[in-house]
Amino acid sequence: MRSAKDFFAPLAVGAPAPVREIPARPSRAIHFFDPGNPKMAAKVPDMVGTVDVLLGNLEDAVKADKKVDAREGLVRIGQETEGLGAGGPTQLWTRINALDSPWVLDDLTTLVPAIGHKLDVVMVPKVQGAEDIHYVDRILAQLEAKAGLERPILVHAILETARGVANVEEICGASPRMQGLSLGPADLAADRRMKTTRVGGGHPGYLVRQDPPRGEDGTSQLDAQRTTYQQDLWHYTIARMVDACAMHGIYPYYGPFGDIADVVACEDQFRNAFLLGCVGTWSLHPKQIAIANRVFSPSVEDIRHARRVVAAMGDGTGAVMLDGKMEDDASLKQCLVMVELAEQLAAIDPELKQQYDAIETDDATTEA
Ligand SMILES: CC(=O)SCCNC(=O)CCNC(=O)[C@H](O)C(C)(C)COP(=O)(O)OP(=O)(O)OC[C@H]1O[C@@H](n2cnc3c(N)ncnc32)[C@H](O)[C@@H]1OP(=O)(O)O
Ligand SMILES: CC(=O)C(=O)O
Ligand SMILES: [Mg+2]
Repeated sequence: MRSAKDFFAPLAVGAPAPVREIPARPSRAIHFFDPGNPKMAAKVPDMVGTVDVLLGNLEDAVKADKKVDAREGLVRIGQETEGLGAGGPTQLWTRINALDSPWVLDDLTTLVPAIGHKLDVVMVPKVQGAEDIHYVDRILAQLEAKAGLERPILVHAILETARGVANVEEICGASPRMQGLSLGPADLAADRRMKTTRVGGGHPGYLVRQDPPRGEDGTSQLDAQRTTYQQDLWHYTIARMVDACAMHGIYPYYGPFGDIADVVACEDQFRNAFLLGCVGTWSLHPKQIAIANRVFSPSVEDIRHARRVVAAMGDGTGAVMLDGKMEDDASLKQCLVMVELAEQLAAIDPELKQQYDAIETDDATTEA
C-alpha cells in the first residue's frame, strides 16, 4: 500500500499529476456503442450533445473477431468527432477488454497515444481487487508520459465478481484516478451462481408474500389469495457500492438493463438506483438515453420543495415546520444535494434549466 504522502505522486516520470478531486460532471447516461459497427458508429456524431457520456465498448458484446475493428473504429471516432471528450459537451469513455484477455494490452497501448487527449474515462471490467486498479494506474501513467498528455485519464471499475464486491472499498480507494463504479449484474450473477438468466432488472421469483389471513377460529387460511411483492435483487450490491463510493469521493452507477422493450421496468430499476445515491446508469439502446436523463435529473417538484427548505432554514441550523413536517440541519443537507445537482444539470441542459428557473416558491414555514 502506498503511503498517504505519495498517493498523489505521478506513477511515471513525466506523467500528469493525479487529480485531487473527481470532477462532478453530469453523467446520467453512459451510452454504449460498438465502434466497429458501422450503423452505430454513424450515429455517434449526431448523439454528441444529446447524451452526457458516449462509451466505445471493446469488451463483451463485441465478437472476438471484431475486437480490432472496434478498437480502430474508436480511434477514428475519437479523432474525428467534434465535441466528443476533452471538455466537450459529451464525455468520451471506453470499456477496455478484461485484464486477463489477449486484447487489453493493445487496447491501452493503441488508445492512449491516439486519442488519450480526448478520453475522459477508461472503464475496466471484472475488477477483482486493488491490484487490478494498480496495474491499470501504472500503465496509464507510463503511456500518458510517453504521449505527453497534460491531464490524467480517469478509471472506472465494473463490479461484476463476488471478489470485487467483497473488495469494493479497497477498489474505490486504490488510486486517485478512480472516478466511479458500475454494477455488472450479468457477470456478477454468473460469478455468484445466482439462478437468473437476465441482464439486470428484477425477477418474478424473488419475492415476499403477504401472511395468510386468519379465519374466525384463528387458523391460517392458506388457500386465500395473497399479495406478493417482488424484491430488488440488486439492492444489497448497489447499497454497498454507494457507501464505498461516497466514502472515497467517487461516483456510483447502475449498469445495464437488458430488456430493451420494457421501458417501464427499466425506468423503475434506474429510479431505485437514483434514490439510493447513484448518479447515472448505462444506456444500451438509443431509447434508454431519455429514460436515464429523466430519472437521474431531480424532478421539478423535488427542487421546488428543496428550495423551500433551503429558504426556510436560513443559516442552516435549528428546526422549522414546513407543510406539517419537521425540517432541520439534516433534511437541509439532503435538499442541498438535490439543489446542487439541479444547478450542475441546468448548466448543460437548457430544457432542464428552463423548468428549474420557472419554479416558484412561497414561504409557508413556522419556527419551532
Ligand atoms: C452485460 C453487458 O456487458 S451490457 C454492455 C454490452 N452490450 C452492449 O453494448 C449492447 C449495445 N446495444 C446493442 O448492441 C443493440 O442496441 C442491441 C443488440 C441491444 C439491439 O440492436 P438492434 O436490434 O439493431 O436495435 P434496433 O433495431 O432497435 O436499432 C435501431 C437503430 O439504432 C441503432 N442502434 C442500436 N443500438 C445502438 C447503440 N447502442 N448505439 C447507437 N446506435 C444503436 C441500430 O444500429 C439501428 O440503426 P439503423 O436504424 O440505422 O438500422
Ligand atoms: C455490465 C456487465 O458487464 C455485466 O453485467 O456483466
Ligand atoms: Mg460483464
